[in-house]
Amino acid sequence: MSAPSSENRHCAYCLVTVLPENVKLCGQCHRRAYCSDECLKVDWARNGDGQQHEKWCDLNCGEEDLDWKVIPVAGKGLGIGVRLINDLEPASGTFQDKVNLNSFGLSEESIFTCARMSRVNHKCAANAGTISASESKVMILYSMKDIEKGEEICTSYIYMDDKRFAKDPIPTDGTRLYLKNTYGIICPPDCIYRDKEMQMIAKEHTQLFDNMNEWSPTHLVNPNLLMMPTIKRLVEICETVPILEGNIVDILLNAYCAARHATGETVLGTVQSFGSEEVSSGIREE
Ligand SMILES: C[S@@+](CC[C@H](N)C(=O)[O-])C[C@H]1O[C@@H](n2cnc3c(N)ncnc32)[C@H](O)[C@@H]1O
Repeated sequence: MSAPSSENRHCAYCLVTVLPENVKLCGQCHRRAYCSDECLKVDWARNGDGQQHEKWCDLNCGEEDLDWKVIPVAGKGLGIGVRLINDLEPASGTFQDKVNLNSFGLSEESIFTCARMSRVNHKCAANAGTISASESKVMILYSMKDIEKGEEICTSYIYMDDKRFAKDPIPTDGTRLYLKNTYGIICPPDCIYRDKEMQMIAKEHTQLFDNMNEWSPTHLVNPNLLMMPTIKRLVEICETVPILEGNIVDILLNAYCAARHATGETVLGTVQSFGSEEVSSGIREE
């Protein structure tokens, strides 16, 4: 997220204030701002000191935005301003309320709050999801479909595999009440999950997914061909109902592991590395 173009910026290399009309943006990421072509050039390489923009230009990170900003401090020069926890939603809540509302569970024992991630609003038919990689202590925000320029990135605050929603995994009356009471979010009348058929499919998806999670510890030791219909049905649901892609990464990862161990010889699509596991971008039998 770059600062609005009407605002002054600070040169990413020499830190002088740059008026909006004089800003020179990096020609590749169009985010990092400079006062001159010279600063842009030096910052790109930085004599290989490890901070060179060339290294992380395409990662779209490290740029100042609403949560992270270079701010001049009277008598002290420039400082870094970060978003305070006090500034988080709910506006009139206690410190604990703010932490609860804006934190993610990283494992059973740990949670973390991230100023940028906590900016992401809820949408039942979300276009993005989050996945945690607890070994590396990072939370990843990933897109679940192509997102148009200017389209808001939203995740669903109802996690289908969250045990609290085991009986009511999609926005039905129960989860709508949860959204309203916890976040003050009113599920709109045109919410796609109000469609009964969609609710049935979503419920089936959750049940299958739950079953698969139950197998996980044992299937590695005792491969079971009975798993295959469930795996196939899950992949089918994910392929035909795009709004359920929320768990596609987890599903395909589990499906891949289950299929590989269940059949031994299952042929997979392109296999990519995913942390310590491998994940298939498409499962097919041959
Ligand atoms: C984790 S924060 C999301 C970011 C927040 N909008 C902000 O600017 O700090 C959660 C809060 O955002 C608001 N919110 C998120 N999704 C919403 C939605 N679909 N409709 C209305 N309010 C929403 C609610 O106030 C909710 O309690």
